[in-house]
Amino acid sequence: MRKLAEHNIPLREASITQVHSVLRDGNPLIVHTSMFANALASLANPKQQQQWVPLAEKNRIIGTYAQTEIGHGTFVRGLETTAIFDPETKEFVLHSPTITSTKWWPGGLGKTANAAIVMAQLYTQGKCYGPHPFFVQLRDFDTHHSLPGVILGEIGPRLGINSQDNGYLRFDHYRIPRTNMLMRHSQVLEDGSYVKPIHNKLSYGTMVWTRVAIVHSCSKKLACAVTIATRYSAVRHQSELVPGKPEPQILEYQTQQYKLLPHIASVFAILFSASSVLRMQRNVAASISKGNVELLPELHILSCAMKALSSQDSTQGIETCRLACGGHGYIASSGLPSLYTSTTCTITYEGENTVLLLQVARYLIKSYRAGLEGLPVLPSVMYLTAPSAMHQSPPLSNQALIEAFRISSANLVKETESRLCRQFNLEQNFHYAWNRCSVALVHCAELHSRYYMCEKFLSTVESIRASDRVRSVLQDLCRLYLIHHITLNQGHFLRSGTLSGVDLSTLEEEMYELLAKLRPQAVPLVDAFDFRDELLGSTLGAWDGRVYERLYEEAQKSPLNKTDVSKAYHKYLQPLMKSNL
Ligand SMILES: CCCCCCCCCCCCCCCCCC(=O)SCCNC(=O)CCNC(=O)[C@H](O)C(C)(C)COP(=O)(O)OP(=O)(O)OC[C@H]1O[C@@H](n2cnc3c(N)ncnc32)[C@H](O)[C@@H]1OP(=O)(O)O
Ligand SMILES: Cc1cc2nc3c(=O)[nH]c(=O)nc-3n(C[C@H](O)[C@H](O)[C@H](O)COP(=O)(O)OP(=O)(O)OC[C@H]3O[C@@H](n4cnc5c(N)ncnc54)[C@H](O)[C@@H]3O)c2cc1C
Repeated sequence: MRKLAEHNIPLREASITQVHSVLRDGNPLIVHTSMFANALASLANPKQQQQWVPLAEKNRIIGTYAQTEIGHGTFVRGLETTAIFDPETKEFVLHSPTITSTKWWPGGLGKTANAAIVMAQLYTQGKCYGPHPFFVQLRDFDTHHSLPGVILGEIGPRLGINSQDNGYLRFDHYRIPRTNMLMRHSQVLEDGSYVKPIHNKLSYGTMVWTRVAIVHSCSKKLACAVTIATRYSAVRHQSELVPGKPEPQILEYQTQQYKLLPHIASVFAILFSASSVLRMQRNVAASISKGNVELLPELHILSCAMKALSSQDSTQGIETCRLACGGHGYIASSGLPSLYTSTTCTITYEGENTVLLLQVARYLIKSYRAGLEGLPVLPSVMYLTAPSAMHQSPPLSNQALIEAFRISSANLVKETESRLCRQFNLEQNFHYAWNRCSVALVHCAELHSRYYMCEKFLSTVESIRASDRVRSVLQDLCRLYLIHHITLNQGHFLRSGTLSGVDLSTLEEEMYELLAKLRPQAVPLVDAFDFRDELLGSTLGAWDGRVYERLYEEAQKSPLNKTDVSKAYHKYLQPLMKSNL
């Protein structure tokens, strides 16, 4: 926090990655610097910002984002915490009517935060207007004691991020001023009348912003993991590649290259997609401030798609890197276990991935139907109803592979939409029919999202002008990424007729050649991510390659090594050994 102040970086523009690096196993201030700061910036009106932002910048107010309850995380419309407007006192009364309405999970809520943006069902003049955000003080700003009417605690140990205090929160008819409702988009006036927003999902804006931020952070986490595993694979020698010859670096094994190189490629694919979504987010934010919400649905869908894919890819990639380091990948000092536990949660938080993919699928089906009816659809899904013939690109060129993705995705959406219609005819209920098709719908969303990511990777690499040699390495990496994901999804390409069995086997052959071609670039590529050793925090991945010395030094720090004979020997082992059991 001192560094942020020294460099005059406003809270909401702070690179969370830097804050992340201070505490690898979770950071109690992360939701303060990310979601809380963003909620104030995007959901509070200018007067409210003047009131709270300077205090948050000075860390006088430390906030969190309290939305999820024990009973509901995904279904935001089902939240139970109420905020009922009392026109007599011009206050909102916050209340947690049931056990299931207890706020549960928010980062920093347990012990760190003294305030929160609370999402609660807004009631005024006897009517419920759905979940809305409120600024709520939870603790005394001087003593840090929780305030009367606020019940707070920590939820207990988790799979990872245990140096963060995830909390619970209940309200007992707790009163806050009317002006604590975040009023940038919707308002409750003094007489209790409700002024609605220009788009009814604007109050979900902080989630959209965070999903985009998560895409960036996933690329960083995966970059750390591939750096560790690749450097280790260059240091580690094991077995015989050729009988009688010296043990090679394990990076020489094709299977090891296959484990690592596609994930190095994935870092770039995620990063380039993140940049593209970030650009769109900035445009949408600028349009919203001028009253234009036309592109908000597209941003919502794209951020859902990229958050889902990047969290899944980075989590799988980190686990593959851990396994690629053999036994040493299991040791905490390798850095890989904490990278895994602090990344796998991104699959769940900020919208569980299946749920987000179903949002994408809903959009694909609606856009496909709109396209068929000749209604306007947004640019990213125009391809669904565009003529589905392959263009004149040379066979199996990058462009042809992107077209194969595009056509296969359009084909899958078409097929699933027909299935949805058939199911609807049987069930006579759209929602039941939807559920019956939801596995296929998730596949549609995944293929569409992969197409987007491949397309962004290719177009970004092709636009590199600074260095021909750098572009050439990245072109190979991009090619590997395209082929790798085609081989993982062969069925879709065969079904759409965009690639034949012979094509797939030719591509597979090329993938093996690319692994060998890219092998000498593996270490330079990860070195180019330029992580300092302190940031990587890994005995296996440090820049100097002194893996064994570092492992040995780290072992000396184990508390069990403070004495030759441990206390447990006297307390348990010796009695056991003497007991003749
Ligand atoms: C170098 C830089 C590096 C930077 C690194 C930075 C790293 C930062 C890392 C940050 C880490 C922060 C830690 C975060 C910790 C986790 C915090 C949480 O989980 S907090 C808790 C997170 N919790 C969650 O994420 C909960 C997940 N659940 C949800 O978000 C919602 O319940 C829902 C979206 C699933 C459904 O919503 P529902 O109201 O039931 O809506 P329906 O389904 O009925 O659809 C109706 C229509 O609405 C549309 N629409 C929907 N949303 C939006 C939108 N946002 N907009 C626009 N439109 C939207 C939808 O498309 C549809 O359109 P149409 O078809 O009718 O045209
Ligand atoms: C580490 C961590 C930090 C968090 N931090 C915060 C925070 O700071 N603030 C905050 O408010 N929240 C936070 N959360 C909560 C998080 O946002 C929720 O856990 C998340 O949104 C998922 O909701 P859920 O737990 O209710 O899962 P559920 O929705 O109950 O999901 C369980 C299963 O049901 C399935 N499912 C649910 N709905 C559907 C559907 N419509 N269709 C098909 N399948 C469905 C899911 O796919 C999943 O398989 C955090 C969670 C974690 C793990």
